[in-house]
Amino acid sequence: MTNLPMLGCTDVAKSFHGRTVLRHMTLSVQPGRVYALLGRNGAGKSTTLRILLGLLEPDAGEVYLLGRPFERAALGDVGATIDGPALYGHLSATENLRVHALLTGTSGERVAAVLRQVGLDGLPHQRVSTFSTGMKGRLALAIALLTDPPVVILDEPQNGLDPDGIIQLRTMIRSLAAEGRTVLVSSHQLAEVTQFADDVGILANGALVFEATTGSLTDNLEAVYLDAVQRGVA
Ligand SMILES: Nc1ncnc2c1ncn2[C@@H]1O[C@H](COP(=O)(O)OP(=O)(O)OP(=O)(O)O)[C@@H](O)[C@H]1O
Repeated sequence: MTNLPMLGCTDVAKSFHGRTVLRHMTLSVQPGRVYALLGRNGAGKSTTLRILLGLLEPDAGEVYLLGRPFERAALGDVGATIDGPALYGHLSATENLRVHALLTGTSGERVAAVLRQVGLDGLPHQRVSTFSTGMKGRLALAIALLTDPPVVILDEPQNGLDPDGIIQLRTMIRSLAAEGRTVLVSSHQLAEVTQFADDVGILANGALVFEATTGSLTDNLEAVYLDAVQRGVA
């Protein structure tokens, strides 16, 4: 039972109402690295993330977290943005984070730090119901980082962010890895992921059809992606 991935799965299968989404999904995210999971709409990226987070039960296969077979108790060490967290629209970002800090037993001192980290520190009173999509995305990220988790899972975090936000997110993801965290990001932003990811994987036809370190990519990721999804579908 050595060398199990910090975060990952082996031979995971998942069908919904008789329709197979994942066939033989195997993924391994190594400690301190940023892994970008790519794939077409409906390829099964979010399904994979939900299975890794124990939100969905796989039909077959193994799931690993913190270098061990998946256990729900280990989820306290994972911060994730998926499906959007429950946000209290009538409260400010700070108040929302204070509620989450209370619920997770996290020190209130983290609230100001994560607000700064996601660039929401200048809005002490604005109600979250008036936030734009990108601002809500930033708050979701702040909630994910609140407990200072060693493993971070982000589902399409660039969605709704303005160019400044995308650049800040890139820097933030790199700093999470520099601090030794393990990060899995699903994304459609091919050019962007080459800026922040150490590893890229492409999901098509229910399995990973391509995987490489970003540094080893000699071809343009766009060409690699188009070729991989076409091969996956064939
Ligand atoms: N709970 C569910 N019940 C039925 N079908 C589902 C369920 N969850 C996902 N699916 C289906 O599984 C497939 C994969 O969905 P998933 O959300 O994992 O794709 P994705 O790669 O994240 O797509 P996108 O890039 O559009 O977010 C889709 O066809 C979706 O309709």
